Amino acid sequence: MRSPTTDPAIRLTGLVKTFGRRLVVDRIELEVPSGSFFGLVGPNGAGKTTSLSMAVGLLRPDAGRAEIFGLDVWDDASRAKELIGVLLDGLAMPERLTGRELLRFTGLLRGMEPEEVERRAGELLEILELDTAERALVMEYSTGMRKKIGLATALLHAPKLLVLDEPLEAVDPISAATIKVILQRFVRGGGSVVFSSHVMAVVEQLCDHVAVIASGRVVASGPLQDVRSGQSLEERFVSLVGGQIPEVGELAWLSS
Ligand SMILES: Nc1ncnc2c1ncn2[C@@H]1O[C@H](COP(=O)(O)OP(=O)(O)OP(=O)(O)O)[C@@H](O)[C@H]1O
Repeated sequence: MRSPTTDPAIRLTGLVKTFGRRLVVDRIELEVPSGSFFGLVGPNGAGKTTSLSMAVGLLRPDAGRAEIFGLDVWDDASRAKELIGVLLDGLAMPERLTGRELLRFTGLLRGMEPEEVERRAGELLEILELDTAERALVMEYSTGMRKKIGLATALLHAPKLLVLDEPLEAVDPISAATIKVILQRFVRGGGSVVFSSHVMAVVEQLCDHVAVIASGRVVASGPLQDVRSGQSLEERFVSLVGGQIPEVGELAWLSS
């Protein structure tokens, strides 16, 4: 029996994904240590969501292997999935359920006791300030509310690993502060968190490890201080990834 504390939370080995002729993930190697708060950063379209989708067994890679605490996400799918809570961009939700019904549905699918589902659902809805909206249908939720109910479904079964795509995007500052506290508490309690973000300050504030992905490859990965190597994460990101800042004179037509 494997222990969730000895193997890395995630190990990706030689992962490849193409869409049509487009190589989107190019032999990614990544190790997320158990117990870490891990930030994944990279430009738009770098392959973060695609990599995370393969890491949690939602998207089959063309080549390579994804393991969660040493369990292959395809060969040992049900045991691996018990350990993970997932919030990924673009995942469909049952739109015609209310927030509370969605949590009930998720908990029962996970095989949880109905009373425990109700107890945890009530607590999550309250702490994420969704209690007044719990009777509204998910299709009526705002973008930020969808993030929060998605996070609640990811947390409900008390996983060992949370994999979250931009969990703070579109969330109001008070809810963002609550989510940060929940995630920090989760890591202090022995859990592992991997999240993608475009906000370098948030990654620097929360994470102890970070990986930079560009054009489907990991260009830097490790403890935050090592990756930053004396610079701010933003400076390091720009130097690793490149990019073009408009020069004086370009887009001159925008100024009257
Ligand atoms: N199902 C799909 N079919 C075709 N192309 C796809 C599909 N999913 C993603 N892509 C393409 O793969 C590339 C990587 O997308 P991905 O969503 O993984 O990037 P990302 O790093 O998460 O970007 P962002 O930061 O903008 O969310 C993009 O060019 C995207 O258009």
